This record gives sequence, C-alpha cells and structure tokens, in this order.
Amino acid sequence: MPAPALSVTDLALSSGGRQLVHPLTFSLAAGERVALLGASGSGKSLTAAALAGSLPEGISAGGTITFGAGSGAGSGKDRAALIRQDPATALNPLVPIGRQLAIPLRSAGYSRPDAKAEAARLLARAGIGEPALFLPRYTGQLSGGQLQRVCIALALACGTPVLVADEPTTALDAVTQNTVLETLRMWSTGGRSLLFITHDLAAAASLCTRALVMEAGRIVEQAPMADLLRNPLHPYTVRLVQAASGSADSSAEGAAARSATATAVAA
Ligand SMILES: Nc1ncnc2c1ncn2[C@@H]1O[C@H](COP(=O)(O)OP(=O)(O)OP(=O)(O)O)[C@@H](O)[C@H]1O
Repeated sequence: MPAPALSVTDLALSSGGRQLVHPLTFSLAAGERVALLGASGSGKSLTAAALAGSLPEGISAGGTITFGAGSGAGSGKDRAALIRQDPATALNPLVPIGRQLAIPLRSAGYSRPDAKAEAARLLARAGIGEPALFLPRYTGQLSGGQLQRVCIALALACGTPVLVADEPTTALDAVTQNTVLETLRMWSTGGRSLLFITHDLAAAASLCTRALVMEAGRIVEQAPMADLLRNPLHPYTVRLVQAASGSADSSAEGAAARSATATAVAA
C-alpha cells in the first residue's frame, strides 16, 4: 500500500502552558481533497501553520508530521505549501509580484524567462485576468481579492505534494470563488493532496471527498463528505449542516431537507 501523502500523529500545540490543539491524528492519501471544518478559534489555522512549518513565535508543538514516505528535513518537500488566511502577511510589499513568484520557480530549475512565463500562467490559473500586467506590480497596488489569488499562485509555484488552503475564498466574489475552487480541484490531479480549511460547507462539499471537523482544539468527527452531510453525528456538525441547509429542524422534515442539501452540494 502506498504511504499517505501526509501523516499527522499526535500533533499537539500549546502556548505558555495553554493547550490550543490537543493531540490530533489524521492522514491524507495521495490525490485526496479533505476539508477541515470547525468553529472560529477551534485550531484550524494553527494546525495549518504547523503543517507548513510556520508556527507563530511562542507556540510549541509535539507529535510528528510526515510527508510521503518521509523526506529529509530542509529538502523543501517536508512541509506543505500554505495559502494563508491573511494574504497581506504572506507577501513582501517591497518586491514585485512577478519576482516573488519566480523565487520558488527558479529554485525548481526554471530559467529566468521560463519562470516569468510560468508565473503568468499560475496567476491566470488562480483567476487573475491579464496576468502579464500584474507581474511588475507591488502588493500595495492590489485589492484584497487579487492578493489572495497571488497567494494561491505562489502556493502553486512551490510545487509541493501537499497544499493547505486556509479559507482561500473568503474575500472573493462568487465568480472568482468558483475559479479558485476549480484551480484547487486541478491541484489534486497527478496525485497532489489538498487540505481545504473553510467555513463554507457548500464549497467544501463541492471540492472535497472527506471532512475533518474540529471543535476546541480536537477533531470531533471525521467522515466521507457525503456521509457527513446526510448524517452528521457531533452536535457542532449537526448545527453546521443545519445552517448550510437553512434548517434548524431536527424532525424528519429537517433530515429530509439536509439530505436534499447534501445531494445538491455533493452533486
Ligand atoms: N500566536 C498565538 N499565540 C497564542 N494563541 C494563539 C495564537 N494564534 C492563535 N491562538 C489561539 O489558538 C486557538 C486556535 O486559533 P486558530 O487561529 O487556529 O483558530 P481557527 O480555527 O483557525 O479560527 P478561525 O476560523 O477564526 O480562523 C485560539 O484560541 C486562538 O486564540
């Protein structure tokens, strides 16, 4: 059996003696798209940062994170690429967008002109029209939604086998959201894996085949997406599915409405 693309065993995160994420164990198969759902403050972004090797100062981590069969520390393949929730902090305001995108591409062996062409192609894949116009621009010249798409292009440029996308569609209009979801779907072709963090259950259902649900720093439910939508078990998951289906009704009619939502979003 092939090794999972990502194996997390007993990942625990704390700050000053306060346990923020309790030991988590989960894995992602090669090519799998998994949603990480949960209330605000449940520990999703800290988990994402741990997978990308970019925990904030003062957060200590325990447990193990292994990519593939395990590669040497510092190889660049021993961490996930991360699309951050806040795109402004992920980019350097003093360096043009094109040069920032070229850095990982040049490290991967692209010539200067090929890196420029690939950077433009990745921007287009992330939903930026006329990407050549964006390459010389600085972050201060872009809208929040455009910055988010540049971050997506940057994550794609890193070429890692695992991508963690932390609420990548939050600041985007509905049309661009669809473009980004399509880009993330394409990401997983060729065996690359995605952990998609979101509050948007419909987006998660359209993109992912499995879901993990966090509450107060713990995974409280994990299931195939279709099962989670039709038969949520944990009270938080039940509320999430009810909210997405517009029903707080736990009756047979409520269950039928949830089932209809499940069918609609899973289609
Ligand atoms: N740098 C930090 N230092 C100390 N505590 C932190 C730090 N970052 C986050 N926390 C705390 O860790 C917990 C989990 O935060 P996290 O940002 O992972 O939540 P989240 O599930 O991503 O929330 P949201 O959906 O709002 O983004 C929260 O209680 C938060 O206050």
